[in-house]
Parts: sequence; C-alpha cells; structure tokens
Amino acid sequence: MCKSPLHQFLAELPKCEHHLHLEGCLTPALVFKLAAKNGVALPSPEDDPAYASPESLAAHYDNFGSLEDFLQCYYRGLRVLVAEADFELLAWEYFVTAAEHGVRHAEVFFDPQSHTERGVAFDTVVRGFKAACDRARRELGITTRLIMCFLRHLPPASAAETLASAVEGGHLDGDGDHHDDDNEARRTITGFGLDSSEVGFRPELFADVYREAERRGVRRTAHGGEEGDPTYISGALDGLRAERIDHGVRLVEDPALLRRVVEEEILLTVCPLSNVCLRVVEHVGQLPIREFLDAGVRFSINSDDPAYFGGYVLHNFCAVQQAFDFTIDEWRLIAENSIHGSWIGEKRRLELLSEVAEVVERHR
Ligand SMILES: Nc1ncnc2[nH]cnc12
Ligand SMILES: [Zn+2]
Repeated sequence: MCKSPLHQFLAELPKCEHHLHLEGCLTPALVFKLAAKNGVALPSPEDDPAYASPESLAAHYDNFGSLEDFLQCYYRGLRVLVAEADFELLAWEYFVTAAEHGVRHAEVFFDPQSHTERGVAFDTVVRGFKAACDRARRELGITTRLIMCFLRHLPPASAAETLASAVEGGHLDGDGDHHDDDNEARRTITGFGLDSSEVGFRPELFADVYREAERRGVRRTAHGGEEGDPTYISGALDGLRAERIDHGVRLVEDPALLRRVVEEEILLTVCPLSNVCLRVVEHVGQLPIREFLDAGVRFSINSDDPAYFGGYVLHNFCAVQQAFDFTIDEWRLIAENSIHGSWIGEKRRLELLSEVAEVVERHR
C-alpha cells in the first residue's frame, strides 16, 4: 500500500476511527447489488453515463469538485438502502475492511434524515446498523459507538424531530457514566454529530438539539473547519459545547483558537484523503498535520467516506506517512491521543493503550 519502512508497523498499529460515515461506505458494487435486490431504478446510462456499470461509477467517484458536488452524489446513491438488512450489510462490509486495516474501535456516523426523508423508518436504520455493531464486537473484536448526525442543510425543526425519534425508540437511554464501559455500551446512540453542507449553515442553528443532548448525557461532535473558516469551529465549541471537531483543518488559521483547542484537549478527527478528494487542499502535505503534532493538538486520522475517497483508514495513515515521515514515537503519540479522545470507558481505554504499547515494542 505504501513504500515506507514503517508500513508493517502502521498496518499493525491498533487504530480508533472517529470520522466515518456509514453511508459513505456505499461502494459502487453495493449500489448495483442493492438496486437489483430492492427493485430501485438507477439513473439510465443515457441520462447519466456514470451509472453504466460499477466500474464507471467508481471512476466518477474520483472526480469531485467540492463538498457540495460530492454530497449530491452521496445523497443520490442512498436510494438503494431500504430494508434493515441493507443497513446491516453496509455497516458490516465496513467493519470487515476496518478490521483488516487494524481498526480496534470505531465510532461511526449515520445520517437518519437522509433515510426518513425518503420514507424509511428511523428504527429500520438504527436496528440495521446496531445489528452490524453487535456482530463486529462478537466476530471481529471491534468495539463500536453509533453517532447520529443532523444534516445542517435541513431546518433545525427537522433535527428536533429526529431527536424525538431517537428518544421515543429508547435509543438514548443510559445513565451517563462515561467511565463505565457497560453503561456506555448500553446506549444505542452514544453521540450526536452535525454534517452536510458547511458554509452558510452555522453550528449555532442547532444549539437546542445539542443542549438536549448534553442534558441526556449524549456525547457531542460537529463537522467544522472543513470548508468553513475557524468561526465554524469556535461556533461548535461555544454554541454546541462540542467535545470533538470533525475535520477542523482550518483551525491553523486562528492561533488563539488553536491554543484553546490544545488546552481543552479537543480532538480533531482529520480525514486526509477526503480533504484532497474534495479539494480542501491539493495534496496531503499541505495539511497542517505537522503543525498540529508540534503544537500539541490532539487528532485522529480517519477515512470519512472511504467508498468515495479512494481509501480506508490504513490508506490515510500511509498517505500521512508519505507526506510527513513521522517516527514510531510520533505515531505512538497519535495512536494514544486517538484512544484518549475515544468515547470509551476506562477498561477499554487501558486495553487499547496496552495493545499500542505491544506493537510499538515489537517494531522498535
Ligand atoms: N466530508 C463530509 N463533510 C460534511 N458532510 C459529510 N457527509 C458525509 N461526508 C461528509
Ligand atoms: Zn465527514
């Protein structure tokens, strides 16, 4: 996958993934398979030549002009997801690949409104994803958390309805002790996120649903500083009391805010290949990853929408290594920070830290 002498070390390094949209794991092969199973008509190749075959669809995925351009393609593909089993299969395929890439803990996003808007029941989506999470724990030894995202291009009232569905289904029930793994695992939905089009859809619009999340002991993250300027990051920290920031690469433009992120130990969930595919930067070397490491900003490295952006998590680790040539000790720090930023209890945290220590010792 990469020519670095550290490749085997990177492959074995236990990873936590925090920024992964399950709907972003919809491969062209799965689009065609589920369309046939569910009798969903795909655009005809005359209308859209990309839909001629899984191969031509994959080629189309390689050429997005911006976040908005990508999101149109992402939402169009979702129509093939209909039954609980479809959501389970989508997530299961991701977990199998993630395990091959050394993922040991995965906190995964899903976008319920993109399904309920099409008439798919909220509980169908959650039950399917939950079944895959349970199977990942049993068969792959991966621990998981589900993070429900609100689509920021839809009105806050729609977010409030989605929150109500989660409450009614009992998916937020739990006693809020974040240090206890059993309590954490009992809540079907661990956290809330905020995604979709960023610029023009300020985080503060969603303050009410986030306040309710906090009241219920639900964890909070939000996309920010992907295309939006650093005020989208400070808006998420102040207006939503977000505990993590997804992407956050434009943080580097505001040194005072960067110092605050270091002091408050906010984790950034950085997605290098996504940032290149969506033209946030021209190449991975332009990302402020070295600056973040040197300044003490905590970050994890993630794949975002791997079916669309040409790689799963190890591909992202390799791209970072090719650009920045980190040492084993620097990678150890990155791995440990990603464990500290995970929404897990103390027992699992210690397990993951010792797995990292063991791999580091073996490769030193
Ligand atoms: N990279 C991204 N940014 C915002 N919303 C998304 N939804 C799926 N991927 C996304
Ligand atoms: Zn994302």
